[in-house]
Formats: sequence, structure tokens, C-alpha cells
Amino acid sequence: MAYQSTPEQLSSKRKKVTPLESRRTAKSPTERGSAFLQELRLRISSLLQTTLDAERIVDYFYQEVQSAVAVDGLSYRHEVAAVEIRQGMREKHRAHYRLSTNEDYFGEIEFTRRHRFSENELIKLESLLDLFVYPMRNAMAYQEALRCAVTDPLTGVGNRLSLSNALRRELELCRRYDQQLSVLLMDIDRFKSVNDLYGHSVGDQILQSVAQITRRSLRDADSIYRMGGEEFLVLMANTSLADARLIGERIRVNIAQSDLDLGPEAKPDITVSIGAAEYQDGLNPDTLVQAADQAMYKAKRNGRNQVQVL
Ligand SMILES: Nc1nc2c(ncn2[C@@H]2O[C@H](COP(=O)(O)OP(=O)(O)OP(=O)(O)O)[C@@H](O)[C@H]2O)c(=O)[nH]1
Repeated sequence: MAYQSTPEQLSSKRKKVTPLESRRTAKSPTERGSAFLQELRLRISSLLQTTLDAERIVDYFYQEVQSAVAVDGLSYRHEVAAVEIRQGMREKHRAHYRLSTNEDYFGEIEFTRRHRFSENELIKLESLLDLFVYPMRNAMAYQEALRCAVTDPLTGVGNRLSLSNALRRELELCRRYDQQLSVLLMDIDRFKSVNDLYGHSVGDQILQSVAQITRRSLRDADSIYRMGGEEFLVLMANTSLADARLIGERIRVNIAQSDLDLGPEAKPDITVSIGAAEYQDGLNPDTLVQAADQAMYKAKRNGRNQVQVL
């Protein structure tokens, strides 16, 4: 494992320390007879193995590192996974490490402090980094597995499993607090001929664009799911049927007017048929979706590219 490190002592000349090199010249904790560091390593190692929660790992590491080197702040960033976790304060002096093993990248960690780090302190911090890398890698892999379990891989919106969890939760809230809830069931028109004419990969791009345009047409509180095939469901809490219809109309227009860039050969006119339904006493997740489905079929029968209610 290699840490590409760039400790930045901002009040002094910027300096680069390569931990592997520094470890070669520095004595290891054992060589320095540091029973304390050995004990600390053991403690950190067993503590970090107790959780798969990235925030908790950063928190534990931040607390435990203090007994070796007092730091004012610690941050962990993984750009690809869009994770940023911070503990303590961000101060002037920083020791920044890129965490990687061969080709694998595990993010970046930064220790900060009001006072400059000594060379000996940097060596101590570096000697503890390997304890952080593997638990964090496991936590990130676990988060990714959880995310995949509820996400449609093609479009990035929620899948059927997350839809059924969300519907159950939202209907429970409606019953308990007497709130409104509406859904839109949306189906791309004549999608089979688009696939037949332009091929499946253009069809896939259209599915992605439709999901993106729909997402952009909604409030943050609304959520979108792919039911399967070319069918999407939009879930809107605290929304009446009249409002749902307006939102459905906005989505329909945005999709019909979108100029999808699918290469010189493909210029399909993409439209959607949408059915809107509102939660009423006695409905369950299945019957609510069925009501929206029937409204959507009404839109298909009436000529497609429109929003209908029952
Ligand atoms: N490219 C692509 N096509 C898909 C995917 N899932 C389902 N389809 C296609 O979507 C098409 C759906 O066709 P139909 O159910 O006959 O409906 P339609 O052609 O959209 O016609 P209407 O709904 O009546 O307007 C089928 O050809 C499926 O193969 C996918 O993930 N990618």
C-alpha cells in the first residue's frame, strides 16, 4: 500500500513527504520501542472493525489519533463516491494524504492543526493510516452495495424495491397525519418502434434522458422510480390530484420539447403518456399504483402524449 502524501505546512515552505520513504528512514513504532503506539494501533484496529458506517470510522479515528498526535481537525473525502466527512476544525497547517493501494483509490484524508506538525508527528500519523484505509474501504463498498440495491443501474433513479419501501412509508404517513399524496405513472409512447428503428442503445439513452428530464421537472421532495421497462413512477407527498396533474403536464411538455442529442441518425420524437392518482382512504400501495396505471391507459387510448386522471 502507498500513501501519496503532500503535507502542507502553510507557514513554512511547502513540503512533500512520501510516507514510504519516510518510513524507510524513520524507525517503526516497534523499533523505537514504542509500546504505546503498538497498543494504540491495536485499539484503533479493533475499534474501526466494529462499524461499517463511514462517519463513525472518521469519528473514531479522529478521537483515537489524538492520543498519538493532537490534531484540531480531520477530514475524509472521496470525490468519486461524493463523500466528504469532517471532524473538528479546519486549521492553517495541514497534512494531506491520498490513500491508495496499487491502482485502487480510497479517497483522501487531511489532518489540520493551528500549530505546525513536526516531522516526528507526521511519521506517527502516517504509521496509523493503514488502520484507517481498510475499514474505510469496507464501509464505502457496503454503502455502494446498499445504494445499488435500491437504484436502477441504467437511469440512476430508484428501482422497484425502493419504490415499494417508499410507498409503504408514505401511505403510513398519509393515514397517520391525514396528509395528501399523489403519484404519476408515466410510460414512453411507442417505445418499441424507437427500439426497432434506432436500436437498443439509443433506446437506453432515451430512458436515461426521460429520467433526467423528469427529475429536473420535480421538486427535491418528490421522487422518481423506474417500475421496469419504459415505465416510471413519480411519488409526490403533500400533493393534491389537481397539482399532480399540473406537474404531470409540466413533465410531459418538457419531454415532448426536449431535443435529445442521439447522434446524426437518430431523431425520434419522444412523448409520454401519464396517469395521475391520489391517495384515498382504503387504498394500499398496489391499488394506488393500479389507479394511476388505469389513468395512464386512458391517456394511451385517448391518443397518447397527455396526462389523464380516472
Ligand atoms: N432500450 C431499452 N428498451 C427497453 C428496456 N426495457 C423495455 N424496453 C422496450 O420497451 C418496449 C415497450 O414496448 P410496448 O410495451 O409494446 O409499448 P410501446 O411500444 O411503448 O407502445 P405504447 O406503450 O402503447 O405507446 C419493448 O420493445 C421493450 O423491449 C430497456 O431497458 N432498454
